[in-house]
Amino acid sequence: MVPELEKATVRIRQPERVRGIIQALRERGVARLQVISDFDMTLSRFGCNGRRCPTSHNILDTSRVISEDGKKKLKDLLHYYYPIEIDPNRTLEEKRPLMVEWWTKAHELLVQQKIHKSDIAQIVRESEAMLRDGFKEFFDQLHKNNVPLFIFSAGVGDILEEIIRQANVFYSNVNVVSNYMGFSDDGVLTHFKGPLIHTYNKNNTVLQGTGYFQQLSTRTSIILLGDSMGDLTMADGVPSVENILKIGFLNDKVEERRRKYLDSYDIVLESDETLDVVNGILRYILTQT
Ligand SMILES: Nc1ccn([C@@H]2O[C@H](COP(=O)(O)O)[C@@H](O)[C@H]2O)c(=O)n1
Ligand SMILES: [Mg+2]
Repeated sequence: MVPELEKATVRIRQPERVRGIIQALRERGVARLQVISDFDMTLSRFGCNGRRCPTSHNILDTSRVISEDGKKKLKDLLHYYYPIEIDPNRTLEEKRPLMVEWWTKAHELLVQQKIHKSDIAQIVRESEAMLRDGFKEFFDQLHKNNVPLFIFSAGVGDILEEIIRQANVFYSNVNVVSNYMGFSDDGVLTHFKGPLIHTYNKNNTVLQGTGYFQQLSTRTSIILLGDSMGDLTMADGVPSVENILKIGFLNDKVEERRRKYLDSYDIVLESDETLDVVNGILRYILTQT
């Protein structure tokens, strides 16, 4: 059905169930399909030449527009809060207030740096930002078939949009909801626009008033892509889901987190820096029967 599912990186707890969902997505047809995806470490790579690839926040945090003192403080925050974010032994209830703390402190530090809107394109060009291998086929397939792609990110919207733009795949079917920067009239960062989106509130509560999913009410077949347990709720605002396939990238602390990911995602991709499996499934679904 999908040869890419035989890759060594693929783990599936209930193969028969997964086959059934993929078949149903194909039978319902392209007109019913929408894709909902996280950005950092899902559409972007986790590993870059043996090191961690930057997230949209990291791109800004480590850029030349941030003072040495600012860089150190932002790095300290990352080292303190990231282990909490991915800790499989803490509940989401425990993590939520700590994530609000992290995002709030990081955004405050960034605002102190007087970043210019006009610097963003160059900051991204100079960064090590990398989309996953196969990204072009992924974006192209969705665009050619008029399948809406909703990118729901707790990263920095201005940065991730620029990454997609510079990769020449920011097509008309792509919509982004994320944390966007607010600038003064002379283009200096003054605040982040609300509501604050962090790893564990990616659900309908932060989409109020966007009307995004309501206008797509006929798109009842969903492919959801994420890398965190927080990404599992991204489709909660879709009015009537008929079939949903959840694909999770397990990038870090693989052994410790495998059980939870296998219990929550239909397909788990372990240390896989490509979109091969997603592209294979899309190719199969989008093939006219
Ligand atoms: N100051 C911060 C806050 C968060 N992160 C990372 O960003 C990722 C969230 O973005 P998604 O597109 O994945 O929703 C998440 O992986 C956090 O670890 C950061 O790097 N710096
Ligand atoms: Mg992510």
